[in-house]
Order: sequence, then C-alpha cells, then structure tokens
Amino acid sequence: STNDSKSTSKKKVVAVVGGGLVGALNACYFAKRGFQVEVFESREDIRQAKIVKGRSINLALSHRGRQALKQVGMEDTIVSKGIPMHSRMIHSLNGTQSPIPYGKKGQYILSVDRANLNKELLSAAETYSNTKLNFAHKLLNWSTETGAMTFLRADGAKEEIQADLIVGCDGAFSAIRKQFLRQSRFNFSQTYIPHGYLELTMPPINGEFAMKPNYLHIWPRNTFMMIALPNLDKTFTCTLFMPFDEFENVTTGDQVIEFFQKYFPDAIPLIGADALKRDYFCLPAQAMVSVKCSPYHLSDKCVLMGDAAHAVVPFYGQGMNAGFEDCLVFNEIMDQLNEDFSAVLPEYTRVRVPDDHAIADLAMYNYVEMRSHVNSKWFLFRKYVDNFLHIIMPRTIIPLYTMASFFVIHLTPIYSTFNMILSLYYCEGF
Ligand SMILES: Cc1cc2nc3c(=O)[nH]c(=O)nc-3n(C[C@H](O)[C@H](O)[C@H](O)COP(=O)(O)OP(=O)(O)OC[C@H]3O[C@@H](n4cnc5c(N)ncnc54)[C@H](O)[C@@H]3O)c2cc1C
Ligand SMILES: Cc1cnn(-c2ccc(OCc3ccccc3)c(C(=O)O)c2)c1-c1ccc(Cl)c(F)c1
Repeated sequence: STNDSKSTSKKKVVAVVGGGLVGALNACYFAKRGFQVEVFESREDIRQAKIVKGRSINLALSHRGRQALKQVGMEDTIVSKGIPMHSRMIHSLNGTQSPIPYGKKGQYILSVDRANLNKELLSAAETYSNTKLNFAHKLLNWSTETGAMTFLRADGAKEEIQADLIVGCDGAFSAIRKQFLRQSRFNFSQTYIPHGYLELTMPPINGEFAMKPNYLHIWPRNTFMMIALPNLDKTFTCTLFMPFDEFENVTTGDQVIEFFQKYFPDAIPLIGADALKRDYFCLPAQAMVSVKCSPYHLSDKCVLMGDAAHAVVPFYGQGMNAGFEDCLVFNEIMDQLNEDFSAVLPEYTRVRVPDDHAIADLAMYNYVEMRSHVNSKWFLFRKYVDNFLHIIMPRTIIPLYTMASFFVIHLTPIYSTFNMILSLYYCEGF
C-alpha cells in the first residue's frame, strides 16, 4: 500500500544525504510529514547487491532505538526479526558461563541484522509516494551560500541538486560535515582508539545454535574482548576487539589458534579451528573512531544526524540507538515549533548535543574501563553490585547501562553524576 500524503506541491523538499540506518529512518519521518523527500546514497541499492562488506553484521537494538522505530510504525517489523537477549553471558577463561540479567522480564536488548534493518527501512521509506531513493549518488560537495549539492553518479556524470533542507546522515566520515568545519565557532574532535575489530562467524551445531541464543555473549579479557550476538540463521557473529599492535603480531593460522587457546579456549571448537584460521584473515581489522561536534546545524539550511553528528566507539552498543533517537527528537521539535526550520534546527542542537556527547563519553569511558579493568571476575562483580543496588533502591540506583538502554530519559542528569564519578576516577589516578 502506498502512504498517500497531502498534496506535496506546496510542501518543501528535504534532501537526506546517506541511505544508511539513520538516513533511511529519517526519510520515513520526513515523508510521513508530507515533505518531498529525496534520499541520496553513494552505494548501489543494497536490496539488489549481495553483501555489504566492512560494517558490523549485527547490532544490539535497545529501547531508545525501538521508540524511534515505533514512531514510524516499524518497531514490530524489526523486533519480529530480532533475537531477544535477556542477559549477558560472561565466558570465563576456564570455560564457565555466568548469566547476568539485563533487568526485569520485559527489559531485554535485541540482536538485529544490519543489512536487513537497512533494507526494511529503505523499503518503508519507498512506500511513501513523496519519497525518491537515488542510489549511486555520492555527495562531492555542497555550498553553504546557495545550498546547491553536487553528486557524482555511477555513470561519472555530476548532478547539482537544491533542497529546502539538507539532512546529513552520511556517517562518521560525513561529506556534509566538511562544510561545517569551515564555519566560525564550529567545534570538532575525532579520536581513533588503538583497538581494531574483526568479525568471525560461529556456525550452528547439528542445525542448532552453538551456544544459548538469547544472550549477549561476552569474553572480557581486559585488553582483549570478544562478543557474540545471535542471528536468525542460528549462527553467531563474534566480534573480536584487540589493539592493532596485537593484530599485527598474529599473522599465521597457528598463531591465531595459539592466541585463542590462551584467551578464548571455549570458542575454538564452537567457531572451528579451520574456519577460525580462514575467517581471521578474511578482512583486515577495522578501525574505530569517536567523533564529536557542535553545533549540529548550519542556519536553517542543514542539520547533521547519526554518526555524521556523533560517531561513538561501540563499547556501549548505543551508536545506532542514539542516531535513531536523533530522528525521534528532531521530529518532536518539528511538532513543537511548527516545522519552522529557523527555530527547529537551533533547538535540535540545544537539546541533542549534550545527550549525544554524553553517550560518546560513556562509550569511551566503557572502553577505557573494559580494556584496563574488566576481566570476567570484575565484570560479574560490577554487574552483581549494580543489580543488587538497583533491587534494594530501584528509584535511586539505576545502573548506567540500564538507564541508557531501557529508560527514555535525557542522559544529561546521569551524565552529571557520571561526570562526578569520572573526576573521582581520574583524580584517584587510576
Ligand atoms: C563494530 C561495530 C559495532 C556496532 N554495534 C552497535 C550496536 O550493537 N548497537 C548500536 O546501536 N550501534 C552499533 N554500532 C554503531 C552503528 O553501526 C552506527 O551508529 C550506525 O551505523 C550509524 O548509522 P548512520 O546511518 O548514521 O551511519 P552509517 O551506517 O555509516 O550510514 C551512512 C550512509 O551514508 C552513505 N554515505 C557516506 N558518504 C556518503 C556521501 N558522500 N554521499 C552519499 N552517501 C554517503 C554510506 O554509504 C552509508 O550508507 C556499531 C558500530 C561498529 C563499527
Ligand atoms: C554490542 C553491545 C551492546 N551492549 N553492550 C554492552 C557494553 C558494555 C556493557 O557493560 C560495560 C561494563 C561492564 C563491566 C564493567 C564496566 C562496564 C554491557 C553490559 O552491561 O552487559 C553491554 C555491547 C558490547 C559492546 C562491546 C563489548 Cl567489548 C562488550 F563487552 C559489550
């Protein structure tokens, strides 16, 4: 069925640059409001392409992200294809597995397939008669004076496009954001962390999941960490996080087995020694970057959302959830301020920057803590204490992860508490 909307002749044109997770969701939001939406995505249509290489294969979707999907009627579609993870499963060096619940019964996070999520959101955007998806359109540059955008098409031709509003959803290395860097009073920081990641697949055993499926499996080994999220085809996608220096030390199949024997022995038979040796060298380890910037807008013309505005390290599992929440918050402000871009854009920056910066800082803090302190004992200890305190003082002590993943409140108040802890942490000279 097509979503017919009010006549679009008088409605403004919104150009969404980037057809990834946030761009595709944003297209649904703007189309639902009756704007003429044009999405420009540099890649080919992934619904026709075979594989999407180089991106994490599955992701954890939590409450914040679900609320944003719900607003455009996509929650049930996505949740129905997600696998609930009610608890973490902490793998100790001796092979012991210890479950720790994420919260009460209804509080779980979902493992969702990235490519499928992107396809579902693109198709949802396309159901609106006032949406057009333009694939193989790579933004080369845009003018802050005229708002004219220049795209490079697959046939090598250049196309110039105008729009009433430009929404930069083109990811951590955003081309839209380049023009912001030339503006006075634009703040920008980018940090690559010394860790990289690579993904391995854990196949089913006799047609069944190799491990218990409704868990976020975690192997915390201080410097090294591995996680495994379940997929609908009964495989797990394992993500190994390790400093690039260490990746460089492991160059032969035997060294891979030796490394896993030392840190993740229980995973060897589950992934399979031969598959491990092969998959480990399939793709080079990918880098992880943290990008923070402000403001998120440029006059009444352009606004950044998702990783284009705030790329976070994945040690909190909240990057996509924060980007989805950007769409929800922007939409709420559009209602409050009657779609007046000259008022909506600055208000979006005022409301959203503190929360997104808090999530970026929390993710980096988690990374620093996990790589220096967190082995299985410490992980279990921390989570038992967090959960115990939450049980005896439910409204006073809410674990940060619980707050970020299950409670729809602005992170800033927590952030101030967190900031206090952080200053203690640093002044203790940990
Ligand atoms: C290893 C890893 C694990 C992660 N795990 C989680 C998790 O568990 N939970 C979670 O919430 N988040 C997770 N994330 C974060 C999540 O992947 C990102 O936050 C999310 O993909 C951001 O979506 P986006 O649409 O803003 O950017 P992207 O997904 O990067 O999409 C940007 C799109 O813009 C297109 N594009 C780029 N440049 C141009 C251009 N010049 N012109 C036109 N199009 C362009 C790209 O092709 C792409 O389609 C993880 C990230 C990594 C790296
Ligand atoms: C993909 C995804 C979704 N959520 N999380 C996540 C992140 C951190 C967490 O705790 C931090 C902590 C544990 C123990 C002590 C201090 C802090 C928890 C938790 O509480 O279970 C869950 C991840 C994730 C991503 C990468 C790594 Cl390496 C990882 F382990 C998990």
